[in-house]
Amino acid sequence: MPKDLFLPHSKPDKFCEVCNTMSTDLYADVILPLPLGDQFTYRVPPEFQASIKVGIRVIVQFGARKFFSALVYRLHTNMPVGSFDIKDIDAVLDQEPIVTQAQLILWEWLVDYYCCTLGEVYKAALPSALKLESQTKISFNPHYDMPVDLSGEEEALLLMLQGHGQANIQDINRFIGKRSAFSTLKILLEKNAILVEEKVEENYRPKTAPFIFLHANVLTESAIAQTLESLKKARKQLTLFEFFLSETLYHAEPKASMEKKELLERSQSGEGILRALIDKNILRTEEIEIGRLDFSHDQEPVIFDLNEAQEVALEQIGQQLRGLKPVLLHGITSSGKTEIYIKLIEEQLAKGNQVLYLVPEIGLTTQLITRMKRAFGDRAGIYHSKFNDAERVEIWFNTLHDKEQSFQLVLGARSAVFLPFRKLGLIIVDEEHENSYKQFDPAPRYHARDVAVVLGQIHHAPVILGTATPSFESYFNAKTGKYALVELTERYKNISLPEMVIADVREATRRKQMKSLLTPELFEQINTALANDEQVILFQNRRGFAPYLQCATCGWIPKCRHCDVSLTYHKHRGAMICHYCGHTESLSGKCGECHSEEIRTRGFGTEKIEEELSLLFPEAKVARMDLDTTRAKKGYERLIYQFENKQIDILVGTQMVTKGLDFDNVSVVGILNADQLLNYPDFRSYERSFQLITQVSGRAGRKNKQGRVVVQTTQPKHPVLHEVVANNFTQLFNRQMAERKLFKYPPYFRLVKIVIKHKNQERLNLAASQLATLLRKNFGFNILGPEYPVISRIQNWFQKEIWVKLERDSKLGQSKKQIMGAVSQIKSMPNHGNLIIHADVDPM
Ligand SMILES: Nc1ncnc2c1ncn2[C@@H]1O[C@H](COP(=O)(O)OP(=O)(O)OP(=O)(O)O)[C@@H](O)[C@H]1O
Ligand SMILES: [Zn+2]
Repeated sequence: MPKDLFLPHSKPDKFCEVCNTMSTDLYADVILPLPLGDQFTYRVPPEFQASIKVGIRVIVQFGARKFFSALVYRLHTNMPVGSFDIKDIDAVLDQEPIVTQAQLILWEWLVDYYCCTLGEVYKAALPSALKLESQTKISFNPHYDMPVDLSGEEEALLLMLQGHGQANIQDINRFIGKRSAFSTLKILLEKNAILVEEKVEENYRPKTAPFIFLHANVLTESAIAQTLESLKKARKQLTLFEFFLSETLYHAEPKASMEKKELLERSQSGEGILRALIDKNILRTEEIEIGRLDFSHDQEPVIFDLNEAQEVALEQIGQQLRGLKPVLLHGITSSGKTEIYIKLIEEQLAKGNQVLYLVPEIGLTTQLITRMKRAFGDRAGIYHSKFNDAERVEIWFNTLHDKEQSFQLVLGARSAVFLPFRKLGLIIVDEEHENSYKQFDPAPRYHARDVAVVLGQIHHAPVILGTATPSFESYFNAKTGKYALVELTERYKNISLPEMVIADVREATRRKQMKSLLTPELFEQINTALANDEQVILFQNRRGFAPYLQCATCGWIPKCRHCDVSLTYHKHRGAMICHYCGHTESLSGKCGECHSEEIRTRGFGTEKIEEELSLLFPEAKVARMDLDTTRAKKGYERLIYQFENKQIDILVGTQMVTKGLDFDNVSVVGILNADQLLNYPDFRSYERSFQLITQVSGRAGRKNKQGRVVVQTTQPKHPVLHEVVANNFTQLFNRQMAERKLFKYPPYFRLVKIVIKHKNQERLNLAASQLATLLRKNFGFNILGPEYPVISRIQNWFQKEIWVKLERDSKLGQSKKQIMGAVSQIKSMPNHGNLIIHADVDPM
């Protein structure tokens, strides 16, 4: 916690009671958007001393020629030691802080907990448009109409950008001269005349839209009457004018204007007719600012009444939240958790508070967004990295300032925890068990659920973690009293959970009953569903056609040139693709070793299932949902739409089909290969298998009648499968907890994974064992490794891992210091120049 964040002596030239001196110099410790160190000190030149504040951005030079927008973290008068060449701040970018004190407190927590630097957090937290760097690419916004009142410099810069397409800050400095370049850029950014880094999205909507108003000549009743009279001969103009009046002045809720587009569409008039009315000074047009994320305003908000079980849960949540402990809402699939969240949000918005609603992957929450828009209209904003950066900046400031028109509810993926909330009243973490809450790369390697809990503490805002399949960490916290637990054990409308069958693939193969990839059980269920006009979801966690190819003569398997994995065969694209680096090879049809032509596919992915199903059920419409079919813009939305509207009978997909989907007509769900989940080498694989199978099963039978699920496996007696069938989460939990305790795994112990990478395998081996030896001095038997992970080489980098198990009650901060100390000791050894080492706290 930064104690002297807002210093007593922020004004120099005064006697300072703290250090008993007359201070003349003011210094700023700033955070640079770099993974280096934590803070860097610059001198604040006199002209900026009055305006500088903690939380604003300044431009500083770093290194010989690089400029960055740094964030002021602390102001003081202590001349740094050995600072004869300390540099001046070059420019001040903001008048008011753009980062709040609460945010800085959160950032510091991240630095401590996740072993990262403030620079890394700064980089992750701010939208890129707020972080001008020397390398940042700046371009002209093609949607910007250049007005006449630009300053000479602004205009010159825009013309230059228009001509060059793109420039970086150095080019611009050279063009204008250092000091003024940044202020000019800032003005142009505010005017939305330039774009930073990201390319404009195709569906970029301009911030303004033309609106139609009555002309000043026609503002009285008599003028309107005269105008109507005068238009008698111009029928179409008259119709348009009458329509306009009925929608604005004479509307039940009178308005002054109407959006041009809406007016033309709804009155079914052409541009020419409107133009005529404008030329006659009857109507006029004006550009009006509209929100970029404008939601359908014309719909009535829809908020359902809760049923009895939901009411009880809501009541319990309310009671528990008063204790300010995070609440784990464990409600089975389709129990209506979302409707409970809506009630809680409604209550906060009525109080004028902000609500943060975290979802694992915003791209996969089309249905949820629609529901939130229906309930909260334009009070809901969406924050995610695929958005055009200008929109992200807009939400940033919208969250920071108390504006009249603001998004009180922010729906966002993990990076939304970094928004500058003013009045946070509630945080919801939906599907809290999801792995995608964890950021893998780059640092900070944070878990958004855990950050959300800390964010809640900082703001004294209650936190709800909701799921049908709790993570063992959260359930453990609930069982040990760190979290409160609320349970919801019946489905909305009281439909039973789907009936589950385990189908033995080995037995069916032996009896020659397999229909391609389907056991007779699954085949029958699909047949029945199709006959009843019901829909089917099939889950296989592998995309592509076949996970690998193999030569039937010599056993050769094509592998990636840069990674230690086999190439996945994508039949559709006629290529073999590495899923780790994207390396693509065309299919030669011959063995790379013995040149035999007997190349066989092994295993199966979604592409193959799709193909086989079309042969087995020629009448059915089959579609596939995986990374390959949803990469295109709106690809995911289109599939959801088609499935919702019954244009698809069978949907085959990867994990994407397991996540929170809510369809009325799905009666059958099939899991094609449960073995692949159960056999994955990870201490969490049973926990994950339970989550995935339960979640995807939960898509069946949500609205009308009980659904059916078929789980295909070669291990029909596997205890986890029986726990899934019985929906016996606690049994699995208890069994696994005993093991985790015995083998010192989370949640009993904390894990820190240290990843060491080098392009040279021998160097890697040496460095890794040196590091392990060093760590063993402090942690003894609680060090595992170094070992190669499942994939030992990615993009030509060999990698090894060392795992540190830390006791829960041990001094976490101290242990981490020891770990990071050992890491830097190894890094600084001779010959270890090209070594990459990073630490991942609570790896997933
Ligand atoms: N009180 C209610 N009134 C009307 N419809 C409701 C109500 N509660 C739930 N529903 C509907 O039932 C369906 C399931 O609810 P919801 O999606 O909230 O469940 P969930 O618990 O979030 O499920 P999952 O964990 O599987 O995503 C939805 O279509 C929802 O609109
Ligand atoms: Zn590769």
